[in-house]
Amino acid sequence: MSFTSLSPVQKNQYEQDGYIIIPSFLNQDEVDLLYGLATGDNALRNHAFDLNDQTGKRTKLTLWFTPGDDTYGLLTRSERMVKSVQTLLGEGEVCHFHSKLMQKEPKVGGAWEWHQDYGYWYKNGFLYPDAMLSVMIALTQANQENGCLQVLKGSHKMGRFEHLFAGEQQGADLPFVEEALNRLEKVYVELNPGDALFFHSNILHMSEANLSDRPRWSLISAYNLSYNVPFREKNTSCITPVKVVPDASILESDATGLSEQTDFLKKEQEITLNVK
Ligand SMILES: O=C(O)CCC(=O)C(=O)O
Ligand SMILES: [Fe+2]
Repeated sequence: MSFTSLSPVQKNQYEQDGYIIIPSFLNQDEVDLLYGLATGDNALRNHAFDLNDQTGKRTKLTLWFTPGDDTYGLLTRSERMVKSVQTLLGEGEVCHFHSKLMQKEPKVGGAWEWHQDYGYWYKNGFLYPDAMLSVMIALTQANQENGCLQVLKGSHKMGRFEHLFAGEQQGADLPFVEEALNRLEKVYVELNPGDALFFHSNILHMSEANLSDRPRWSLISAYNLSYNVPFREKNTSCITPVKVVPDASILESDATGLSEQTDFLKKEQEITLNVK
């Protein structure tokens, strides 16, 4: 049975644990279409950049803000996606902050230190962490061998930790992370292609390098409610309500790549690399 909507039990689970996994959020045809574009689309390839972890291993990613009429844009604007985000964030207008195609290559794909996404977004000048979440969709199998995401269950209730540079990333203040690790359960988020993980902006998460010989690719889309107006972020996608499209439009788009006019992020524009 394909996914339709989140239940009140699932919403409650998100509030308790800070995350929820939805198996088969996308069907196989949708995954095939998206993964084909991820590896074949010129715009996605041309606008990719590398971020180094502390050991110099690199993760390739492509980040864009405004969702268009391409296949990825339609996915991030789909009724299934926006309704799920609405259920979890509650009242307000759902806006798409940005999406990132995470390309964690075999042997070279770098690690991500323990962090909260709001550790970054605070620096963009957002004031309401409860109005923000991320959705990770697996495009390939993600498991312990190829560096799947790890989350610290319930850590969103601890509030925002201080974040400091770790390589070109932001890492949460280590003594606090260690204390949190002693108190909470660490969960390896193993996903099949098409599974989705919805997670709160303050949940602590990390991933290890991909030392396997299989890629670990995923899409991470961040959403925000329009009242949460940031005072540093200049791109307005995060305060522009999403124009919702029917779920069927993803397959109907028949592998449409991103437009070269898309507002892709250039690495030198990344606020967390510039703001102290
Ligand atoms: O893809 C991963 O392993 C983690 C990425 C992440 O947490 C992020 O980009 O904020
Ligand atoms: Fe993150």
